[in-house]
Amino acid sequence: MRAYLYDNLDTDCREPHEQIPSVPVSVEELEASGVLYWRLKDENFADQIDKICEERNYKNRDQITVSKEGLGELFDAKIKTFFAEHLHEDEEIRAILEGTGYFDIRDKKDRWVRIKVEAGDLIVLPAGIYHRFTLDTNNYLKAMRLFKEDPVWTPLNRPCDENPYRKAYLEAIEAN
Ligand SMILES: CSCCC(=O)/C(O)=C/O
Ligand SMILES: [Fe+2]
Repeated sequence: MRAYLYDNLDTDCREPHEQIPSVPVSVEELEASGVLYWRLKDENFADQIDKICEERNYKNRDQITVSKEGLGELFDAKIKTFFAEHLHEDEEIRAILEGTGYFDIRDKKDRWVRIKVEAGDLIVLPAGIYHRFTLDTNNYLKAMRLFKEDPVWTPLNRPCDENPYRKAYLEAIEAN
């Protein structure tokens, strides 16, 4: 995983969009925005996932392959939905199994922070954080999606600042 400030250029979102010079963002800075990160080791990947699931009460899981082949005729629509700035009323928890991609999150100053993920990365975006997702130019990512109860995937597009989960998120990170 690498994270850095996004350059905000209006070009292909699958390009890195890293500012020159780069402005790296640390795991601690991500945590200040409520984003959690684990690096899972190949040799005991399953055990580590199970441990995190037990500790954080994630009871269910499934898998998604974000690629033309994996999503078929839904591909274009899904890619567009994923990259529209949105929030969820539940955590977004993804363990990357194969491939690469980018999660962009809004930090405390409302700047885009780009998080490059690859196989072995587990990321948790808190409920209420504005974010988006895109593949990179490899056009392939397979992820395990973890959730506490039934999955709530509904993306609520910005602006939804009056949403109670948005307000609770802002209060929580303010207290950080
Ligand atoms: C890497 S899983 C696909 C992206 C997704 O599920 C989502 O909600 C993006 O914000
Ligand atoms: Fe999302």
